[in-house]
Amino acid sequence: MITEDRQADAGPIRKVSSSVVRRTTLLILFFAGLVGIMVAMGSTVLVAREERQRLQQNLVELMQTVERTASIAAFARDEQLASEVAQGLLRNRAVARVVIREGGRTLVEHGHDAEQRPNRVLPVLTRPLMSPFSPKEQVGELEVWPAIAKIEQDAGAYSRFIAIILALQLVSVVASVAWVVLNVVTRPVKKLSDELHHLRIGSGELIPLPAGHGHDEIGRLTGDINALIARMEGMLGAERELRAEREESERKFRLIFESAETGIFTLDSSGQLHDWNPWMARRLGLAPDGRSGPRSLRDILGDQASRLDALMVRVLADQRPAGADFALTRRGTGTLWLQLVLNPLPGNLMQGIVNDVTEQKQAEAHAIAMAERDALTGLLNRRGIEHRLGDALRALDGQSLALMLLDLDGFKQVNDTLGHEAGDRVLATVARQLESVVRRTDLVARPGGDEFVVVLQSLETVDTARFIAAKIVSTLSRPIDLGDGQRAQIGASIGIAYTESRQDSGDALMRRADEAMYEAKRAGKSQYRFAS
Ligand SMILES: Nc1nc2c(ncn2[C@@H]2O[C@H](COP(=O)(O)OP(=O)(O)OP(=O)(O)O)[C@@H](O)[C@H]2O)c(=O)[nH]1
Repeated sequence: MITEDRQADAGPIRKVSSSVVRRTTLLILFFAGLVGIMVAMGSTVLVAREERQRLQQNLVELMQTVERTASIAAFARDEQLASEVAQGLLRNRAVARVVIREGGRTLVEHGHDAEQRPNRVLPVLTRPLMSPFSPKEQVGELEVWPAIAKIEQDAGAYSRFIAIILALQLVSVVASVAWVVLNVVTRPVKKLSDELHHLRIGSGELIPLPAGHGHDEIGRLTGDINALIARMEGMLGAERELRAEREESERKFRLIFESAETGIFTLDSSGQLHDWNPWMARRLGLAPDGRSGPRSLRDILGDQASRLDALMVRVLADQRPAGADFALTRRGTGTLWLQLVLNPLPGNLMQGIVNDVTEQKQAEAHAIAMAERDALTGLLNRRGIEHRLGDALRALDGQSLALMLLDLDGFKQVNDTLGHEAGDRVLATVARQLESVVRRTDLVARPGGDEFVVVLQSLETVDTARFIAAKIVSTLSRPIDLGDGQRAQIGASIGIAYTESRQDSGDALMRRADEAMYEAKRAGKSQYRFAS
């Protein structure tokens, strides 16, 4: 991938690199050429002017050498001598015309017509001719016309020569500078750039130090780049390790999430599930992929949704975990008890854990039920009957209730003659007989010893209580077959407390029934009495 990217980029980068070399060369040549042309032009003008001045100075010096002879010729009005002086001057190619005057008259005038008239740059040179005997007396004038074309030609040739020398010098300097810049700076930088471009990060490669640049800026740049690469590789390695660790820990958490025997989910403040694990999907009938089916935990909890709302509000307000138990009634599988714990997350979300606590709840219910049952007969015990009697009284609604307190007659004798075990069997038989006489909705209990309690609920008239009591007395007065030829003869004395008021307390009813039961005992046993 990295290699492909590099290849894709290689073209433009190579172009840029080569253009750096080319551009450097072209720029050096351009500026050097510009400076060269300016220097050449300037030097041409300067050299030409210098050359002109030099030739002019030569003429002045030449005139000085013939001045004395010309003075004598002017003083003596010697045309022959003046002519020789003029001819002598004209031998110099820089002289175009010579005029020697004596007083106001031209003594001699030699020369050729100048191609160019003297001008301000190259004017006609004149020199006064003084008397050989009286230096203060002027006797004539020497006039020399410069050969302008010749002087200009010489000056031009010389300045061109100088310009060519300068140009050659400049070309060699420019070539040297270009060579130095290319080989000392541009090429090593381009090489560095190419190496960097082709470097495979993560392979442990470093950029080789360009030869001869161990101690200069390019060497330092290479070292710094290598240090950067090493640091980057270190960071990449650390990042790779971190990613591997994160992937491993994610894998572990995913495994826990997938296989946990606990529901794990994420919930928002409106009760919508965002994600859930397979356990949740199985227990709550959610789609495993999370894309279809119900997604609202409120809908799943049905009429307990308001309790979920309260729990969510508490968790989000306190920003602390909190939990509650919820009972789901399911068709066919009974009640499913779920213990839900919500933890606050950022963004008004909550992370939830849910456990199936149905077995615990059933065990608790069983333990509570057992605490209210008599172990020998399976009937309600004292605690059980007190509890249920209270419920039955509170549920009274225009109907009546009869509480019968039974005490067996002659039971001690059974124990004494047939043994305690036989006595237990008699108690269990009495329990079944009592249950068979009353309705399923009525209550039968054994508060202790040979005492039993029967609560008849939803009675239409007191006659029903009277009828049942008579039936119990009659049933329990029949001998009980204990097997092995053994028979137990007992009876039952019953006290009945009858009420239509839900204001009556269970204790009061028990006391009244107890008194009535003792009355029955006193009256001869095996009979019932209504409490007054
Ligand atoms: N086998 C057995 N005997 C019990 C149990 N609880 C109490 N008893 C006995 O039941 C007897 C009850 O005494 P009583 O009510 O005086 O005996 P009773 O012969 O029925 O006397 P009356 O009520 O006057 O007819 C005692 O002997 C207790 O020891 C029990 O769980 N099992």
